[in-house]
Amino acid sequence: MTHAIEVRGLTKSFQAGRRALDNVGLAVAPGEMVALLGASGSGKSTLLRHMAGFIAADAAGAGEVLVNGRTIQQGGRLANDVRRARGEIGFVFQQFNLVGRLPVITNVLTGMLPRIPLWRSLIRYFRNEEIDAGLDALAQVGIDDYAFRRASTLSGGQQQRAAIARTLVQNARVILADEPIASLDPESARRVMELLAQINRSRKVAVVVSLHQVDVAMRYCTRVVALRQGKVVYDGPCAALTPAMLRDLYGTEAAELLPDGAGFDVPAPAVIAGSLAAA
Ligand SMILES: Nc1ncnc2c1ncn2[C@@H]1O[C@H](COP(=O)(O)OP(=O)(O)OP(=O)(O)O)[C@@H](O)[C@H]1O
Repeated sequence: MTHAIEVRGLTKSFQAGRRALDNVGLAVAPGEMVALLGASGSGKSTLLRHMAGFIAADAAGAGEVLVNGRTIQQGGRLANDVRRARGEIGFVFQQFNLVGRLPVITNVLTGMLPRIPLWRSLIRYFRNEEIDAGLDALAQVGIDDYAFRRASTLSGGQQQRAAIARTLVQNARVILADEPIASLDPESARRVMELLAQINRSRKVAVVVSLHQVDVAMRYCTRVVALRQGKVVYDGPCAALTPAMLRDLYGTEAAELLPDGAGFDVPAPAVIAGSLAAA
């Protein structure tokens, strides 16, 4: 089986003697939804940015990243065709990464840029059927009424849904989401997580989502990869994680991951049914 994502022996030191990632390895199957859990500074963003081919690992570590069987980086160098490979990877940022002065629809259609001729991408010229596909993606995330408004006028939750619509237009086979709910109120956070879960189930898109809170991971994901100081300290089913195990793995940092610093109830799984817009 070709994995959606394969990471082998990835090590990254931004400063000599301090490893942000330390020999990290993991494999994500197509259609899996994995939570990347860890306290602040544990290496979650750094790992996602390596998976997306935004940055290269240490050459000495000889690590590699493959997405859908295609090499993204190897031995500290990004692949020559990394731009093309990135076209298959949707990246959802904590701060949405939309161009605020442009209409929402234009932001969404940028997901198509890797697929359209260069001259059209330079002047952002989209054909009618492409605009229709963008409107359809916005309808799927429930914000098509806002298509022609400036992105900056939308709420944070709406902007994050527009960013997710951009990954739909992109036809991404893999979505990497870097703390996508960290800047949102609880209701917007719930909608964004349910959208990601629905896209994962209905389109069989592999999703890796970094989170601070274990209860959110348990609600939406089946598997957790937990990082501490750049190392994978747990990789297994969410259901097997207990507060005691987290305290064991993280020591005092566990308080950052547990809802009230004491324990957590296993929440009911999210209802994954109906259209995406119903999320
Ligand atoms: N560009 C950079 N230059 C120097 N150090 C960096 C850089 N990016 C990350 N680091 C360091 O790497 C380590 C891991 O950071 P990273 O942002 O990946 O953690 P994180 O788990 O995503 O944290 P948070 O939950 O706070 O976002 C930290 O010690 C951080 O200071």
